Amino acid sequence: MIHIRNLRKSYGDNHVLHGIDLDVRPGEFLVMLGLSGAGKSTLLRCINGLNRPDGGTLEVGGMDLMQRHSRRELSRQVAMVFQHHNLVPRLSVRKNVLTGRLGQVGTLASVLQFFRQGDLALAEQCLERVGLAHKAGARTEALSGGQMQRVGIARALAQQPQVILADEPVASLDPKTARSVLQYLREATREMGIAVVCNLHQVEYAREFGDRIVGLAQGRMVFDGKPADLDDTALDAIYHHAPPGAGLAAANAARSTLLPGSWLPVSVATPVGGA
Ligand SMILES: Nc1ncnc2c1ncn2[C@@H]1O[C@H](COP(=O)(O)OP(=O)(O)OP(=O)(O)O)[C@@H](O)[C@H]1O
Repeated sequence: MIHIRNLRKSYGDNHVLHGIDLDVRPGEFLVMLGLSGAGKSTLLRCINGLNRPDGGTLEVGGMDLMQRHSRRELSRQVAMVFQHHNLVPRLSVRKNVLTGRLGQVGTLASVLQFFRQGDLALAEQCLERVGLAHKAGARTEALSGGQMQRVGIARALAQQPQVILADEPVASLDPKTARSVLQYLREATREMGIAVVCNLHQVEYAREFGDRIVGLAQGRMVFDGKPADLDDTALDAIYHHAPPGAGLAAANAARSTLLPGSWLPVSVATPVGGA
């Protein structure tokens, strides 16, 4: 589904990704962990075609992303779930989900926002999958944060993509709501055979929901394994290196993601590069 070899990306002199190798299978829920600045979002932006890698190979659903493609072509392969869901508040829930179909309908239909019966039925099904079919006609701004995030998931499902990329999708939700959102995302994608790459800052959610966990540190993959293998050594490898200048903020962010009473990396607890 996703095949990445020796992927490299720099912003000017800032070498962010240093040769990433990664394969993700259909239906696999992969959680990516790493300190702030490790390169997680940059990798997602390469996979969804927003960032152009400097080198390596990158293939999604048979499409070579080292070549240029239109947004429409890409939207058939890859959907995004954002931290702040990016919905249109004044539109109904149904219309927000239908925007996920805009890449699949013709240009004129897209401009006029004309949807076929099949698109409407698909939108209802996607809302059912996230437990929100009863809210289809509601104005989106009347929903809670967790419900809005579930609408964001339904919109991504409506794209019928091969891959869903989720960039910190539960960062602004309370723990109970966050778990419910991750549960919906995992179940729906597993049943539909969609590969998910989900960036998280919470180690406990990674353990609970990930089929597999990948750890990035300073643009390198330092861990790739099952949640049960994410031991102190692995966490040390992922969270040992605070990026230059990140200082205490990064150290505390890393510490706050750990389970109470579990591993605490000494080097992360120490200010790095000045706070
Ligand atoms: N558009 C950009 N232009 C220049 N530098 C960028 C850009 N986007 C990211 N960077 C830099 O790339 C590095 C990695 O950033 P990235 O956002 O990928 O990290 P991250 O692991 O996703 O962090 P976070 O967990 O805080 O979202 C950082 O040094 C960042 O400043």
